[in-house]
Amino acid sequence: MNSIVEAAPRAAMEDVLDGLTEQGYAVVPDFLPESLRNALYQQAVQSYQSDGMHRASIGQGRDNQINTSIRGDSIVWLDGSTPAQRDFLERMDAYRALLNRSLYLGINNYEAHFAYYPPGRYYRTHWDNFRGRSNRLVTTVLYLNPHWSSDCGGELVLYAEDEKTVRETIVPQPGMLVTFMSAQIPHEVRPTHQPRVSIAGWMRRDSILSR
Ligand SMILES: O=C(O)CCC(=O)C(=O)O
Ligand SMILES: [Fe+2]
Repeated sequence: MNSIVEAAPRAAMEDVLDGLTEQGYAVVPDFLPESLRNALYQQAVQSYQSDGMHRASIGQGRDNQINTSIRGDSIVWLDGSTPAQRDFLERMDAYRALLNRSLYLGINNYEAHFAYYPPGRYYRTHWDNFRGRSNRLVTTVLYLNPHWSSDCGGELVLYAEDEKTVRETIVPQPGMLVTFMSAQIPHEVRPTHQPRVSIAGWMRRDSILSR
């Protein structure tokens, strides 16, 4: 398998583990080979254009709502129905196993959706796991656009826990993977000027009873 988990220098993986333990996040520039990134990109765009995605919502349970002024992407969950999705999910499973072995996280589930932000859309500052109240432990974001530059907008901004101090501003790059601890890093997606395509995912530790 050609991914950082198997093929890249051990040093790259150690940087990821150090980043996650010491600052709560890590960035890998070329996580996916070009051909796989492109296949996933085509599927996401095709899905959006054929109305296969739905507007993402915020909140849980009875508070669940669509609110474009907070979150403007459309999504569809990966279901492993294509070879490219299965390849991606296998790589994430190897990555999950590595995080479990090295950081003892006990992750036993991974869920991921394609996300499509049309021009002008954004996702305001939020937590993926506010005060550790959900079973999401680790967030992954994989960027699928073939080209991106700083004037395209759509940066991912990682904040300190005060939700104000900027820790890192990340310009999405083709095939780049951002990983962060879901309960440690508030973050936002700045308004995008180009259609912005990605896969956002969460590694979870579900109790045996709820699985
Ligand atoms: O697309 C990104 O860079 C982050 C997306 C995100 O924060 C989310 O879907 O919860
Ligand atoms: Fe998020």
